Amino acid sequence: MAQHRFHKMHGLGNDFVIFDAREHDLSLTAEQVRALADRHLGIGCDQLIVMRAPSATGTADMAMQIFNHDGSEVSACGNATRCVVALAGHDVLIETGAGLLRGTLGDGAVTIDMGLPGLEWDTLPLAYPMDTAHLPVGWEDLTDPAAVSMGNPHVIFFVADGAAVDLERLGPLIEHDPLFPERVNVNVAQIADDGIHLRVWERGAGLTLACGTGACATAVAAIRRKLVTGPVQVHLPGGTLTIDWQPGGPVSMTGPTTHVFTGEIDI
Ligand SMILES: N[C@@H](CCC[C@H](N)C(=O)O)C(=O)O
Repeated sequence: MAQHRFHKMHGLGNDFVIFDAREHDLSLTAEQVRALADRHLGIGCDQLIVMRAPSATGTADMAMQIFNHDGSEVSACGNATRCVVALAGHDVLIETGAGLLRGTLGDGAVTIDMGLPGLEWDTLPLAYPMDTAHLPVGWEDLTDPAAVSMGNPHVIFFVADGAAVDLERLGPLIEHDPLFPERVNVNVAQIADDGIHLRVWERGAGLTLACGTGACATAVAAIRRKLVTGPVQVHLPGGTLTIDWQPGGPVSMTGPTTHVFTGEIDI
């Protein structure tokens, strides 16, 4: 066992435990991640992040490994990527499972070039081919979803009243539907005069106060359906992100980060 320093941070209430393992080794089992992420018995977080040295052959400044609350390792986390850029304290090119992401430090906010969205059924992936702009499926009142990959899979439902959706019950049902062989993040969006109001049931984490990739995927789906134009404000329970996307181009996400505290823990 050794003592490791960590940062507790959040992006709009989507909270993270972040270890900086760029200069020493830290490998974590799924069981260790679950124990650290536990809100009663551990530090508590939606996602656990390990900052790592970049691959020797690449051009990135650092690499980032992402684990969900349930211990599963995933490729993308928009809010945590902003937090890692804020921690670095300067613009960085980050190697992630979703590709190279460029982070730019602004005045009180961080912008991430989130890359191209995946709009083909096999990039999500879905279990079989279908039109990702309008999936011909539904779960009770949630029908006609869109699907978008931001390096991680998202399904998006446009509804008249987002607050009325029982996401705590329907989220896990949809997350584990066989249509999504790698499970899925479930987004419920309401279009309003001031942008998009969004609630997210995250794969491997449950209801969160915000989801950066969910905001990006939802903005892409809404722009594809011509419900809004970019840039668009996406309002989540924890705050607001600005998302920009022009069809054919990369998605840009801008929002705040908060450093809560640093600590040390024996692992
Ligand atoms: N909170 C994140 C997304 C984290 C990963 C997600 N739960 C997944 O399993 O794909 C964000 O801000 O994007």
